[in-house]
Amino acid sequence: MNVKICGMTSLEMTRGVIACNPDHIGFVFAKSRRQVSPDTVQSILNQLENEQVHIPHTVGVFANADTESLKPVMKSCTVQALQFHANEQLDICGWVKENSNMDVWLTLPISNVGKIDFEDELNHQFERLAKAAPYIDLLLLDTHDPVQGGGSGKVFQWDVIPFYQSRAQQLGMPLYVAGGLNPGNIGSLLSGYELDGVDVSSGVETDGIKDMSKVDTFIGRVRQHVHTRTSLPLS
Ligand SMILES: O=C(O)c1ccccc1N[C@@H]1O[C@H](COP(=O)(O)O)[C@@H](O)[C@H]1O
Repeated sequence: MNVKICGMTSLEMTRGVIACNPDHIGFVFAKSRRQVSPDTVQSILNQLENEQVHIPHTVGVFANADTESLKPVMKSCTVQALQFHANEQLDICGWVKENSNMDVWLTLPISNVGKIDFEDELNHQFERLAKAAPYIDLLLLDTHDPVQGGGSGKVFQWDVIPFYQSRAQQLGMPLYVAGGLNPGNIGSLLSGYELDGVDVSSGVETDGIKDMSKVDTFIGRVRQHVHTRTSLPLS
C-alpha cells in the first residue's frame, strides 16, 4: 500500500512532507492554487539532494495536457512520473514513453452518477484507454472536477471501486484512489477496499497549506493497513 502526498509548493513544505515518509510526492503543473513551475520544482529537488535528503518517487500533475505543455517539464525537471487528469486525447501517454523514461499515471474521473449511467461510464472509459494501455503504468480514481480537473477535496461514491479494480487487474495495472481523502476517512476506505495506493492533497492541508500533523496522521493510518503487494511502479 503506497501513499502519495500531492501539491508541494515550497522547499520547506517538501522537506516537512518527506520527513513523514510518503512513497510519492506530487507537484502540480496544472492551473491550480498549488501550481508550481518546472524550475521551482527542480530547485527544490536540487536543494534536497544537496542536503542528502532521501527523495521519494516524484510525480508531476497535469490537467488537459498537450505535448507542448509537457516539454518544459521533460526538459528541465527530473520528476519520475507524469499524472494526467482530464485528458481527452490519450495519445499523450505513448508520446511520453517515446520521449522520456517517465512513468505515466492516468486519472479516471468518477462522477457521482446512478448505477446504469455508471456502467456506461465505466465501459466508455476502458474502451477509450484500450489503445493507450501499453503506455500506462498506473490508474488513479479521482472525483470528477469540471473546473480544474482534480484536487477538489471531494469524495466520490467508493462502492464503484471494485468495478475499476477488476478492470485494472485485467490490464495488469495498479489502482490508486484519490478524491477528498483525509485522516478522518482514510481508515474507513482502507477497511473496505484493498488498494495499491492512495493519494491526497486538500485533506492534509489547513488554510490551503500542508499541515504536517495531518500529513503524519494520514500516513500513519495508511501504514496500519499495509498489504504485502510489492511490485509497484516505484522507479
Ligand atoms: O491538487 C491540485 O490542485 C490539482 C489540480 C488539477 C488536477 C489535479 C490536482 N490534484 C490531484 O487531485 C487529486 C485529489 O486531490 P484532493 O485530495 O481531493 O485534493 C490528487 O490526485 C491530486 O494529485
